[in-house]
Amino acid sequence: APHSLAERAGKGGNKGGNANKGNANNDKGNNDAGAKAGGGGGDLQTSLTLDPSVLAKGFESDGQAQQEAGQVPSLTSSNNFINFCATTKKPITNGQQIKGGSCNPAPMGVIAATDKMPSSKFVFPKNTQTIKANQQFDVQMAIQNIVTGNFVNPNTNYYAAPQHTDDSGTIIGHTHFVIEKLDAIDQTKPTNPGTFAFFKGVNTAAKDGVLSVSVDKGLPAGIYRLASINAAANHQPVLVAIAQHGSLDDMVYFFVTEDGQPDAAAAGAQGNGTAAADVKGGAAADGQGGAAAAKGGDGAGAKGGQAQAAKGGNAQGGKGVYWLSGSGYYTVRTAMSTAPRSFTIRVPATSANIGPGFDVATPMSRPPSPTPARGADEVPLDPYKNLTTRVALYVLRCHDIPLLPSHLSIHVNNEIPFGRGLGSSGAAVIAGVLLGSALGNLNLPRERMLDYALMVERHPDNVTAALVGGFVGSYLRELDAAATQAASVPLSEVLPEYPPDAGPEWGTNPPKPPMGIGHYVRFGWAPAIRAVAIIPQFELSTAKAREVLPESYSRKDLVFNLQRLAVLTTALAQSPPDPELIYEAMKDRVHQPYRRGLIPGLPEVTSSITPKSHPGLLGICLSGAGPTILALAVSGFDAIAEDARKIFKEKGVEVIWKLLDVVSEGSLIKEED
Ligand SMILES: Nc1ncnc2c1ncn2[C@@H]1O[C@H](COP(=O)(O)OP(=O)(O)OP(=O)(O)O)[C@@H](O)[C@H]1O
Ligand SMILES: N[C@@H](CCO)C(=O)O
Repeated sequence: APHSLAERAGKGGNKGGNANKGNANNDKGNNDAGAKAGGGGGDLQTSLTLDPSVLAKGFESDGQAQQEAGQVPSLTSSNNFINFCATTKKPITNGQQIKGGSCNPAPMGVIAATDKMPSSKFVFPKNTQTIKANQQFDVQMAIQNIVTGNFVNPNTNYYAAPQHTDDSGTIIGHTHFVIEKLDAIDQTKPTNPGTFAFFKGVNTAAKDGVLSVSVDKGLPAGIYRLASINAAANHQPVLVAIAQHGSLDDMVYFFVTEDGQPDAAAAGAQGNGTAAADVKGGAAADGQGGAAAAKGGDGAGAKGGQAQAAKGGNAQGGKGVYWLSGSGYYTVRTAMSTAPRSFTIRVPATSANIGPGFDVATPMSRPPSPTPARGADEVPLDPYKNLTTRVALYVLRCHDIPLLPSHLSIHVNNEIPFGRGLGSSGAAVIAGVLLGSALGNLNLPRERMLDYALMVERHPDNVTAALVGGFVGSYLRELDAAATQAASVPLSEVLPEYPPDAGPEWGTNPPKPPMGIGHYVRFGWAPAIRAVAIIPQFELSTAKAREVLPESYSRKDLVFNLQRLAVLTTALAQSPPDPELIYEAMKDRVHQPYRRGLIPGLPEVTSSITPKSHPGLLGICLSGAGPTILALAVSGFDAIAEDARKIFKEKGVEVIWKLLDVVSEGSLIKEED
């Protein structure tokens, strides 16, 4: 710092007179500036001569004693360039911001050591976050290795002193926040640094390592880039000891929309749009998935359940309240009392496999609620244990957000019966991913959401259909060795079990999903085809239903299924649907024969209800891992369902049934005002 220079007062006044040598481009020859510089002797702060102790001998070399291709010779000087500006014909930088440019005679000053290199990261808005237009918000940035809040008069002392540090070697300085509007998120045209939407020199010191500045009026809707300009006290960009280092600044891109919700078009471009293009042929070992989401009709059978409430556990002051009732979908409604946000997430039920497409799924939603108000007492309501909130927390923690927001209340309206083959766990997982994305303002594209879901629910069929809707085929992409390892971490590591005394730090830093784990394609679905879900009144967990499956299959059985699946995906899109084609194409030899022992009545129902005996029927199969039976039909729904009921009854199994339709939209999130 200047004062210490003065204190070290050496012997000024010797050796005035040498001007810069300059290089080929700049050498204006010697001048007499140095010669005119008188002594000042003694006081390093006032002496007009160079003290020998600060002479940088290295500046005499142009660096090309050994020529290096691509390098240009450096300017040189044997007097520290003290008169360099005299060679430039530019005005001297005098503390003002001289718009036409100037030449600065101040030395660069104290260069920060490598262990003191500044760095920063925006906390709000985060990269790709969406915020509401024309509404006040605080830009927040975590910063290290700058003694912040040191900001000299920018009109009188701009670049007017060297960079300096405190006793620990940390640069004394401040930062600036600048927000520029972009034409598009993938803009490639360089921006005009002379134009920006917001700029602020941050002259306050960081609190707990975070700097904060209010953008009082918010920003109009658009796409923006937010950058820091980390600077020394006199506004010059920070200087550090080495050339190769990470960025000393941060830069993020964010969206501003009228309602603060991710722009549908932008999300679509990153989500659905690329999905179809990404689908490649080839079946992975874990199969292809077909799934569809469906909308419930109002078939006879189950009554909607009435709401039931149960108190949830607490997560860092967050309140979890679960309501389970019956009338459609898996719906998660949140409200936060501290932040003015509430939103609803709706996820459809799904029916995997559709006969030969084992681990492939099929259509439906608005599933039945076989026992009204069922579920509140079956799932843990502690947010550390409940599947949806654990998945949300997983997503948040992968984005360095360790906790659910405080004062968060969640109401779940679950229409999907557990363990029936209607995708209840997949829906809970997708709801969790959407919840995490919304709570963290992460604006995750659909593809990325699928990655998170697939880290938790390893079969792509249910989660993909629940996320994107429609009749969907999906497969798990073959990953390279590192990604395979990352994707195969045990579920207990992704969503660790929380012991009763788990604190907020439990399960932080979870394994992040590799990019692009699942691929999918949407098939067509003839609008006349509806689904009768015949739902036995007992649960069969997917895990148990998979235990009975063999490790390997005969070629004959595999070919049997592959042939049918190839036909089925197209046959179900044709209008009018062909019962002969579809009934045969919905037969399966990969999972149903092995699961019959777990579902009394399964073989009898699937073999005795045929298009001949029940006009209107197209095909019949096990829904997911069972025990629900799915009958696709264009008419005759009551007869199909009631006859199936009789067969099940003979085996001692009670059923209810619901008439469902395929829904083309997948999961929805709606922010409420
Ligand atoms: N919100 C939730 N919180 C905790 N656990 C849940 C939640 N939703 C579902 N589950 C768990 O998932 C189980 C059901 O998952 P499972 O995979 O066995 O069947 P499914 O998803 O209903 O059917 P399928 O996968 O065959 O379509 C439930 O019994 C319950 O333990
Ligand atoms: N396809 C799975 C069910 C849901 O993923 C199975 O039949 O085991």
